[in-house]
Amino acid sequence: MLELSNVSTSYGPVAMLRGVSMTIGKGELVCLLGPNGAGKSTTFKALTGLLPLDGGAVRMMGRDIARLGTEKLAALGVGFVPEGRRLFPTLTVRENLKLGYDASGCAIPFETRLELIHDMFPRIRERMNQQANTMSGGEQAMVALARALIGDPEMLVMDEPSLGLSPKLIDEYFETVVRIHAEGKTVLLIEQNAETALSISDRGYLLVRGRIAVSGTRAEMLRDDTIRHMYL
Ligand SMILES: Nc1ncnc2c1ncn2[C@@H]1O[C@H](COP(=O)(O)OP(=O)(O)OP(=O)(O)O)[C@@H](O)[C@H]1O
Repeated sequence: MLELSNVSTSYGPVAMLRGVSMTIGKGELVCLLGPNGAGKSTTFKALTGLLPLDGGAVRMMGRDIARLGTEKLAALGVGFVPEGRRLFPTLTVRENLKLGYDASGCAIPFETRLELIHDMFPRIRERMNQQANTMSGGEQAMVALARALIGDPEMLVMDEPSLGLSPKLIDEYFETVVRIHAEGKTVLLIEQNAETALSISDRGYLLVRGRIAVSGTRAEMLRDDTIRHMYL
C-alpha cells in the first residue's frame, strides 16, 4: 500500500535519510523504531511531502505521492497523527474533528462518522464543545487519533503518538490502535517506545542514523541482537 524506495533527504548540507526503503502492505501494522535523532520524524516529513527528497520515491498504491502534502494524502485515504498532536488549540473538539473530516473528502455524513467515533472514544462524546487546549494530554491524544480516523481512512500514519503519555495511558492508547488495526486499517506506527510498539506490530523497521539497520517480522525483531541491546 505504501512504499518508500531508497529515500534520501537532507537538512541543508547535512544528509539525514540515506537510502531508506520500507513497505507497508494493505492491512498490516508496521512500526518504525529508532533512537532520538535517528530520523523517524524526518521519515514522516518525507512521506507527507513536508520535506523534499534528494533521491528515491514514496508511492502509495504505485502512485508517486512524495510531493502531495497531507491534505491531498488525506483525500487519498491516509489519516495522520502528527508528533505533538497538533490540534487546533483554540478550536473545540467538534471543530477539530470537522476539519479532519473535511480534509478527507469522506462520502459518509459527518454525524454518522461522529457516532462511530463516539462509540470508540466515549470521553470525546462528553467533551465535544470543549476547547482542545483545555483537554488533558491523554484526551488530546485521543482527539488527534479521532481526527485522523473520522474521515474513514484506509491507512493511518502516526508519529510518536505515545510521547508524553503516562504508562497506563500508553497501554490504553495502544489497545485502541490494536482495535483500529483489527477493524482493517493499515497502520504505520513511528515510535520510540519500541517494546510496546513491537508487541502490537506485524513487522518493524529500526532506523539508526538515517539508515534502516534492522527489519523483519515482530518475532525476528524481538530476537535481533541490535534491538535487544538497544531496547529490551
Ligand atoms: N529542520 C531541521 N533542520 C536541521 N536539522 C534538522 C531539522 N529537523 C531535524 N533535524 C535533525 O535531523 C536529525 C533527525 O531528526 P528527527 O526529528 O527525524 O529524529 P527522530 O528520530 O524523530 O528523533 P526524536 O525521537 O528525538 O523525535 C536530528 O539530528 C535533528 O536535529
